[in-house]
Amino acid sequence: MIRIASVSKTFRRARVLDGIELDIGPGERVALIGSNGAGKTTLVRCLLGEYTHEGIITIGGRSPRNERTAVLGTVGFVPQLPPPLKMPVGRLIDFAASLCGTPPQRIVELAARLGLDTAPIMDRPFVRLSGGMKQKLLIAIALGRDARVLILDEPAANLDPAARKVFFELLAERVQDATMLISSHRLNEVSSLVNRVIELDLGKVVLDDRVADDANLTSVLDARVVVRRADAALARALGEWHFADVGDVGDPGAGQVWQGRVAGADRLRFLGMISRYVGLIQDLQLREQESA
Ligand SMILES: Nc1ncnc2c1ncn2[C@@H]1O[C@H](COP(=O)(O)OP(=O)(O)OP(=O)(O)O)[C@@H](O)[C@H]1O
Repeated sequence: MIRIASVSKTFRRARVLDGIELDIGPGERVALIGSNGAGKTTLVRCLLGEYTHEGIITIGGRSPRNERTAVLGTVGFVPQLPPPLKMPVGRLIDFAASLCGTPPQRIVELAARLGLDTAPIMDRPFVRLSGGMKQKLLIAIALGRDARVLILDEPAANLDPAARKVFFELLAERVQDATMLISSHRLNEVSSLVNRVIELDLGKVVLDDRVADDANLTSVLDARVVVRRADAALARALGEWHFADVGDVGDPGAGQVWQGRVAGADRLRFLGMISRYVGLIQDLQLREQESA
């Protein structure tokens, strides 16, 4: 569905994406994670045909750069920063609806579910809405159509807790029919929704982990973590997961072993926590417990 082959992007002399290789198939729901400046938004913008780049990107077999209108017709998109559109809300809804061949009422209803009543703001320029109102409207536009691909860049960043909850319910309703790429700093929040986690660091893919949808969610995993050297913050974090320090690997100084259990449903959240200490981890094993 989404193919990214040898993609690099350089701004002036800074290499922001560095040889990215990814194939995202139909039905995959990807959390794109990484620290500030890792390259997530740049990758998303390349996917939407906004930037030139080295390498090849296709969505549904077509290049977003060369066939932008055709590709964007199949993609629902929420940007990290809302565009500074002066268009009144009512016209924006009508315009977006006509572009995607969807009834404007569908967008209005989705906005209402997210807690945005559009009736009193139909004449207000989009740019004058609050950050949260803009994001709700952009989400309603992205989800108010039958897009087979959803690309969402920090979509819940400006939402209040109630809207955040509804937003994830709306996405859950689409899991059967859409391939999703969700860039997020909060792996916890998206972990129940996604079945693959891709982490970028300095423009490279440093983690690409697939999780089976149903079976793994009810399983329990035996986990063994070998830590290079003692670290108070990591020890605290592992303690919060009820891991126990079971001693040295063997030779003194060769590493310290921690053991614990992780519920299948929490696997991504656990990996998200561990990835913050990647420099300290010598070995990591997660093994599904044999069923009785
Ligand atoms: N238009 C641009 N011109 C020059 N440098 C840019 C441009 N856009 C992004 N960068 C640089 O590219 C790097 C990656 O930025 P990007 O916005 O893709 O990161 P990100 O992973 O989305 O970060 P965040 O989590 O903070 O949103 C950063 O160092 C940033 O300064």
